[in-house]
Amino acid sequence: MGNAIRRIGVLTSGGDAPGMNAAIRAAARTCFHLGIECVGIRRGFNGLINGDDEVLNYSRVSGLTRMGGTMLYSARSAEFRTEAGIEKAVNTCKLLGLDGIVGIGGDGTFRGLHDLADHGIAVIGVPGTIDNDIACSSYTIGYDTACNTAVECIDKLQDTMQSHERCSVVEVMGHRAGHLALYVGLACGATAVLIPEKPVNFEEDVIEPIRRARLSGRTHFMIIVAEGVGSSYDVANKIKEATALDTRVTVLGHIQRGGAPSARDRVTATHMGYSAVMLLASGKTDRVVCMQDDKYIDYDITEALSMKKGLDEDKYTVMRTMIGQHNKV
Ligand SMILES: Nc1ncnc2c1ncn2[C@@H]1O[C@H](COP(=O)(O)OP(=O)(O)O)[C@@H](O)[C@H]1O
Ligand SMILES: O=P(O)(O)OC[C@H]1O[C@](O)(COP(=O)(O)O)[C@@H](O)[C@@H]1O
Ligand SMILES: [Mg+2]
Repeated sequence: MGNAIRRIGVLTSGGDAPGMNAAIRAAARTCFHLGIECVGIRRGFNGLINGDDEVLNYSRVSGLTRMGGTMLYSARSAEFRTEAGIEKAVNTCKLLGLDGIVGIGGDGTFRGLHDLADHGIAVIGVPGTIDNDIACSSYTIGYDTACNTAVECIDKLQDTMQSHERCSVVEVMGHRAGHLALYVGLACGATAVLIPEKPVNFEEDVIEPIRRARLSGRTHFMIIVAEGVGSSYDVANKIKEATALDTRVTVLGHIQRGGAPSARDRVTATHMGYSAVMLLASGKTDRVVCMQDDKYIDYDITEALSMKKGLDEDKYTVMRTMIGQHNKV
């Protein structure tokens, strides 16, 4: 093991996620363990295009486990998606003598890594996104921390909504997926949760739950809207029209991406960073590290990207039961 691999590049790409730093540290420390040099590539794929790199030594990655954000910076690189951009990136890999790249990010990052693999660069992806929308992996780095952050914010909102007897409409991130919204909705005992995976019947799914809560004595309400559903302001206006409740919209936004990672994210990121380097060292390429049934495995990137992640239907059923809704099939 490890004969062919002398130097590995590590980058973070797409939306940042708490725990990315722990994954960088773990990849670097695993490299040191194997006698491999570790190079940080800054600013995602732009760093490969522009030769934006720094050698990661033992002390440079020290203390990173508990840090939010990514010390390598992240970016969404349009240039990398052009043939000229990828050629520049491949040339940088050759210039720096990189025998492999560990890319920490989401589905877009994995597509980019696969393009590099097509150009002969060994690559391994590590799922890091607060959206938890990577089909091959039951868990992505950052999700737990983002859920906890959202719940903490919503608990605070509940206090003021209670005092003023208002209806709060809170928009959470998740891109096109509702995993984050559903989990957060369950955790904070929402009155209703709207997610893109399920069609919304406004009267049945929002207004009736509010009425039932009101009839049981409640005078403030919490509606969670996944960003993929559409405008939370439209949702709030429709609630106001139908109920005359005083509504307030809060878009949680990028606060969900910040903060010190939870223990779960630190440990998952550490294990995934370790696995990624071990895979490269054993000669594997074009694969993504995944978690399934609490085990770390790996998938071919193309196969991984062709998989579709369904909603956790059990959680959806529990949520509907909690708000007194008949369960949809
Ligand atoms: N289809 C694609 N082919 C090649 N590279 C891609 C593709 N999609 C995204 N990328 C690269 O990966 C970067 C990150 O992807 P993005 O979708 O923004 O975030 P994430 O990886 O978190 O899903 C993009 O900025 C781009 O450089
Ligand atoms: O940071 P930006 O460019 O505003 O993007 C926001 C998007 O990034 C996310 O926060 C994370 O998505 P990715 O991890 O796939 O990049 C989404 O939830 C959100 O839709
Ligand atoms: Mg994505």
